Parts: sequence; structure tokens; C-alpha cells
Amino acid sequence: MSFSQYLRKEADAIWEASFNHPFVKGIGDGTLSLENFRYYVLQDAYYLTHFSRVQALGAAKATDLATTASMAAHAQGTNEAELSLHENFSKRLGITDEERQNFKPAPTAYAYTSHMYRAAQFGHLGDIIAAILPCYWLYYEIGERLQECSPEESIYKDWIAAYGGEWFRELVEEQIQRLDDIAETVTESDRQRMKELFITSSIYELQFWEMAHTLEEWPFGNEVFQTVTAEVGEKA
Ligand SMILES: Cc1ncc(CN)c(N)n1
Repeated sequence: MSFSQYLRKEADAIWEASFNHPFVKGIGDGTLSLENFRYYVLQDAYYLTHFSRVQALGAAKATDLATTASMAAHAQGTNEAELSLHENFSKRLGITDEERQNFKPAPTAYAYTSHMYRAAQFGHLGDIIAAILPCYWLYYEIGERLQECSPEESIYKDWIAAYGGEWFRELVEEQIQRLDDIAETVTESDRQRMKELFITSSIYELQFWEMAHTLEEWPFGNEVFQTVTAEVGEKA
């Protein structure tokens, strides 16, 4: 069994919980409220901005130029494909510039992106791929499972089409192969750490649906968070 197949098996119960989450089911059958999807789009734009930076950190940590170029292309792809999909959704959902400017990441979005930066800061490329792979792979499997669904809301149709599409499958397969190649050359303790990063990201993926389902907020209000984002110059 390849390392990626092993990780997929270990994460199976967590992924099943994502497949069955009311937010995901609601996209498929069209019952998800647009208020929740709107909240998700704002949080996900923040998430993807940082995801793209982590991909770029992966490019910097690669030990050969071909991998650097490929990881940099992935970072650009996140920007061009996924963030532009969100641009499109934002227009259709009437998200204003003011809303974007006043946006604050919810606790889960902040924690998940911080987790990925942690992998990038302390790990090697294998750690980065392990931490970002559920983001690719889980969404692809969700897109595939929802292919047969035909929700009335066109935004949900477009979301399903994007993640179940061929372009996304190729990206996912490339990163799975990269993880397996790296896993063959590293130590058992590296593989154990990579597994933990993969499982933790899988849990955060599940939490991300829950965050959007409950419109999660900071316990003492977003103001507490204002200084943190201002200090590091974060933008959604
Ligand atoms: C939280 C999250 N995870 C994954 C994806 C798919 N790249 C996404 N858009 N957002």
C-alpha cells in the first residue's frame, strides 16, 4: 500500500464525517442557506490566500528546480482558478468591498491556516504536502460524489463542477505522487509526523464546514482579533 493510500485509510472516518456534514449535503441538494455559503466564501477566500502562500513556501523548500517551478505554478493556480471562482461567487452573492475590508477570519479559519504555516516553518517539503493534501484531495472526492447532484442554485452547481473537474483531478494526482515519492526517501519518524499533519488538516477540513454551518465567531467578538490582523497586515 502506498503512503498516500495508508493516510487516506487512516483519515477515512474523518472524511466520511465531511461527506455527511450538513453543509456539504446542503450544497448537493441545494438546501444550504445562501447566508451560510456567503460566510463560507469570505472565510475561504482568506483560507486560499494563505494556502497559496504555503504552496509558495513549498516551492522555496523544494530541493530541485522542477519541483520549485511546479509548486510555484500550484500557488499561482490557486490564485487564478480558485480565488477567481470566489471573485465570481462574491459578485453573485453581493459581497461588497466594505465587507471584505472589515472581514475577520473566524477561529477555525485562523487555526487551520496557522497549522499550515507551522508545517511550512518547521518542516520539509513532505510536511508541507502532507498538510495541504487533504485540501486538494478531500475537495476532489466531494466534487466527484456530488457530480450527480443537480441543486437548483446555480452557485452550488458551479462549485460542484469546479471541484469535480478534470483540471482539479490532475492537480490532486500530482501532489499525491509527490507525497509518495518523498515518503519513500524519508525516515519513519518523518512519515509519522507527515501522517499527523495530514490527519490534523483532515480534522480542520471537517471543522471548516462546521464553522460555516454555525457562522462561527470569536468568543469575545472580532475586535479582540483586530490588532492581530492589523499587525501582520493580513487581508482576505
Ligand atoms: C478550506 C478549504 N479546503 C480546501 C479547498 C479546496 N482547495 C478549499 N477551497 N477550502
